[in-house]
Amino acid sequence: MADEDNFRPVFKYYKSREPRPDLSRLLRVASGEPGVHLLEPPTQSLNCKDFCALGLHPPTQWQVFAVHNHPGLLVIHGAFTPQGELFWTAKCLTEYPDSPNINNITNITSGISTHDNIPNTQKNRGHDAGSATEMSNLSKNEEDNCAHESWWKDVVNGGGVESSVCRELRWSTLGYHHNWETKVYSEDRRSAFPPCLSRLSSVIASTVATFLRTSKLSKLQKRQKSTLSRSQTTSSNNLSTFENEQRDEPIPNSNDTVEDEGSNSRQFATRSGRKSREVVEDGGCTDLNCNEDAEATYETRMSNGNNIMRKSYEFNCANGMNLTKAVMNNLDDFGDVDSNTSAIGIHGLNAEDFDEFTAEAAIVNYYLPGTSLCPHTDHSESIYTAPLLSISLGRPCVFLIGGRDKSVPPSALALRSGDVVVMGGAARLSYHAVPLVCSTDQWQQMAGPQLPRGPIEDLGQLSCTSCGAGPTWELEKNDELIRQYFDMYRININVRQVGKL
Ligand SMILES: O=C(O)CCC(=O)C(=O)O
Ligand SMILES: [Fe+2]
Repeated sequence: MADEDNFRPVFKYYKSREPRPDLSRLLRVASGEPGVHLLEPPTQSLNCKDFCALGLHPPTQWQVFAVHNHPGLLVIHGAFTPQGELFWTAKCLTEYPDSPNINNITNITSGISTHDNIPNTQKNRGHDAGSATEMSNLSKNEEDNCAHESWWKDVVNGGGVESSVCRELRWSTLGYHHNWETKVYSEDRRSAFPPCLSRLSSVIASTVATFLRTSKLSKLQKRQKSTLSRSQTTSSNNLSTFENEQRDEPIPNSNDTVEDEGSNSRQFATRSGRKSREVVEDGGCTDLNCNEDAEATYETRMSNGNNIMRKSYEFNCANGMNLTKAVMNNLDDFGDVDSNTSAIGIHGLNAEDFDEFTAEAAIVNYYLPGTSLCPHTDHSESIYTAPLLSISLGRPCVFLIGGRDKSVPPSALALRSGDVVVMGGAARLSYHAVPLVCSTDQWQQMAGPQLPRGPIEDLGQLSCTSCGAGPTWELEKNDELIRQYFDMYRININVRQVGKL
């Protein structure tokens, strides 16, 4: 049933303190794990310097995973160097909470005219605030209306990472400032987006584009190979090579074809040896999990006697999102298929949308262990073809992602520091949530052999050994405090392209 909430019970399960959730069965985003598919890395060499200066490994070391049953969802692992993770943590602590950005404590927004219209309800957005004491601290601070010149300085001078000032910070908005109440962006609530984070976002997005192109290329090569071997054994006929490749598949009967034109009847695209896909004339893909060969999702092949007709559909892929342009312009970007023929999740991801990605708004989320972020979708932006980029730093967490409505039971992923979640294509508008930020013992429980690395012990070499570039950030006295924050809390940098308002 579409109105049944199958998301919240899972959210509650992972959020529960008593009994504690079993974390051993989380979906681990690691090579060889079930439920994820590692994309082929690009072969072309990219300029190492661009990456190292941002605290990133060169893309040959990135692992980009598609997640089964979530077309359009990618998780990048291994993009950040350990020092890069600390570099961006430092940015989130020492720069991003402060003016002209808006945070939940001060709401002081020099340069933004409408800073007084942020009601109390926005203080914690979907974050579970924890104790009532914490809530009243927030209100008190708002009444004080005192401009923090630097939130981090207050932390350094005011008792460190366990202090109440440190624990109060829950979010900060950069660029376009999301209005939690109205859920709209507006030009008069906008400040400059940090150039360094903008650059990081563009580099991540355009690197994903190269992975998508590599995936597409390898799919084409596989297709060409199989076409070649088939055409060597098939007698010639007047179908095109592509049709030739598909000739041996069952074709719906001719009556369906005729009735289909201009009607609302349902058509079935059936591919031999694969599950059938129901395609609806008005563009609705009815399979919420969308876990099969994507070609069958947007085309039906119909016979009207001697000829085969191909009909393309614009469809709302998994979970109802309208992907029309991305889908129709990029048919070949669709699913590489693993050995079980379940489509991996690059459906509807368009390399150009990643190349053109422009960071215009970001929410930096600061999580204490045991806090959570409620199920939601991010839909305030004007364009949905641009992906959401979501960078995890510090403590690991459980990340839930479902479908376009809450009837879809979510998958539960273990996210680690440095992981980047990319929500594009059909996953762009999927419900998601963070029910649990892990404590150290929970981390042990979910880590297992495939998820190494807890706290960063060894920063190693600050600059890259081949190009010499490294973060401009240098270890300073209070860096120990940054590292403590990193070990104790979780930060999420959630970057969006807003588009034309
Ligand atoms: O913390 C996360 O991983 C997700 C944050 C998020 O979904 C949001 O800020 O909208
Ligand atoms: Fe979100």
